[in-house]
Amino acid sequence: MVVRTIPVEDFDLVIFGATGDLAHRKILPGLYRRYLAGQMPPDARIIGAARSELTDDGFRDETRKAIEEFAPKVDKSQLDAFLGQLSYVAIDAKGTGGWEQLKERMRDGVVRAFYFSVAPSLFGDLAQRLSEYGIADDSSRIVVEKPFGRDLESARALNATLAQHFAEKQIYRIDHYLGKETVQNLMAVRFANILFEPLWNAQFVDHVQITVSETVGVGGRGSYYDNSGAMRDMVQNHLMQLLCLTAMEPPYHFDPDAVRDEKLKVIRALEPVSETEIVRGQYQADGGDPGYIDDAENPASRTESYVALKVRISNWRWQGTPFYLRTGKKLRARTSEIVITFKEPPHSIFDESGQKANQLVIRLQPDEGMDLTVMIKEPGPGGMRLMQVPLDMSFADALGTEAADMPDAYERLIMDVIRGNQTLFMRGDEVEAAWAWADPIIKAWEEGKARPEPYDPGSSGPDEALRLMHRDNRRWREIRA
Ligand SMILES: NC(=O)C1=CN([C@@H]2O[C@H](COP(=O)(O)OP(=O)(O)OC[C@H]3O[C@@H](n4cnc5c(N)ncnc54)[C@H](OP(=O)(O)O)[C@@H]3O)[C@@H](O)[C@H]2O)C=CC1
Ligand SMILES: O=C1O[C@H](COP(=O)(O)O)[C@@H](O)[C@H](O)[C@H]1O
Repeated sequence: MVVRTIPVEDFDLVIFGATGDLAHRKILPGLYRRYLAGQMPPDARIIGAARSELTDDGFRDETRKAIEEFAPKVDKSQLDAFLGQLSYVAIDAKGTGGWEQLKERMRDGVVRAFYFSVAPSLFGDLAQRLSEYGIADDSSRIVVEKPFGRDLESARALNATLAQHFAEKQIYRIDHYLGKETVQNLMAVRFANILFEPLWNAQFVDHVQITVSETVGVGGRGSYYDNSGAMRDMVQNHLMQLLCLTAMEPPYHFDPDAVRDEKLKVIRALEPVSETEIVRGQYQADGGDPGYIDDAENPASRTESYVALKVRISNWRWQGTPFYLRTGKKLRARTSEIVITFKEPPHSIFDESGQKANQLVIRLQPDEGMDLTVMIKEPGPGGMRLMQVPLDMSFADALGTEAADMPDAYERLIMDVIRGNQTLFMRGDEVEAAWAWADPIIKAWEEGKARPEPYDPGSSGPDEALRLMHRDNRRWREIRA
């Protein structure tokens, strides 16, 4: 199946931090892929900005190298044509030089978008200068990278700073998990099928597991990560968004505020998490492989590279159905999935039943797809014995497409910015509510003396996390390579 693309309207996109890691690995290769897909109008302009003194050609050369390294397929003539749409202005977010030059480059009558791919400490400076120099107008959009604050107080302050210059409808707070194909599919599965929604509640769901497991460590990003940890880096944002989309009520329409209103209600309904229902872990050195404290270059670090917790949602739909969340680095496999474990039938009519609960596994990555386990009769004349089989669907197989041809999260989200669609971006109140829930957990750790539980690289995390489930007579789904 050919992935359909709907061209967006003409735009000028300024990428602040255009020489940085994120721009090189995701933003610029993503835009190139949209160009190849025919989604970028021929006159659209991409203007790189950073402090480095580069000419337009110098920036194009850097971008060419980045695309050759990070885009899966490169066509030389198409790449040349794409690079022709790029230019560069040297600007210091905290300085005065370059802003007038940028203003002159911007066209009237096209969408103006500004991607803040710089350190969060510069977001306020950029917003202020864009408005002071009259570069952004009422219809311009700003794209704000994560982390959006490091606690409720800083998130509120950042929201307030941005609000001095931009209206909420102009602010696109990125959570790239929302741009992942299967994360959006979660909404399609829930709200476009009659099968699941009647069962999607505490009466029929025993518990939900949300796992985001990574094989990478924090090497190279140690200084950022050590001031963050898994709770701030992953749970407060990505896992929280997955939780919201799994647990929310059907929005009245697939419309930005309708969806975000429902997500916000979920976050507000989260109960405080008891200290006994959270496990923090830190990976250890293994043979020649560095441990977390080596990667973070902080031998005294008590920052968690793993977290598992039991979350309760205090509302009618989910009363009594826990959500177990876990995420960590240097684990056995890279896998992200949501597992809905249903309750067993109330009565078994089979003597040798072997009954197991149905599970719906929504695989976010890799091999995006869905797997529903169902009970059938074991084949043969041996009586009515049951066995569990998977109804397994890989989206790539079902759609007859290659996973590599699907738009990456960043490219989809940037196109949504140009289209002016905020559905897959976080609203300011949502981010603040998520921090209000996470803050007490983080504060208790930071005030306490406990060290995170050690775990071996390549394992599925600390043993304590297994016990978190065993105590409830449940078990995590195995993290499979
Ligand atoms: N890299 C990643 O995988 C991810 C990054 N992010 C977020 O994206 C943002 C960018 O991260 P990343 O690309 O890794 O960072 P880098 O440090 O690699 O790049 C920073 C960019 O900002 C520019 N810059 C620095 N200071 C200024 C300044 N005063 N004025 C203008 N430009 C400046 C740098 O260029 P120069 O020195 O020439 O000015 C460079 O282009 C951060 O908010 C980060 O948290 C979020 C998720 C993942
Ligand atoms: O935002 C982040 O996400 C990545 C994981 O993203 P994925 O798309 O590769 O699953 C994580 O490694 C990083 O620490 C975090 O900042």
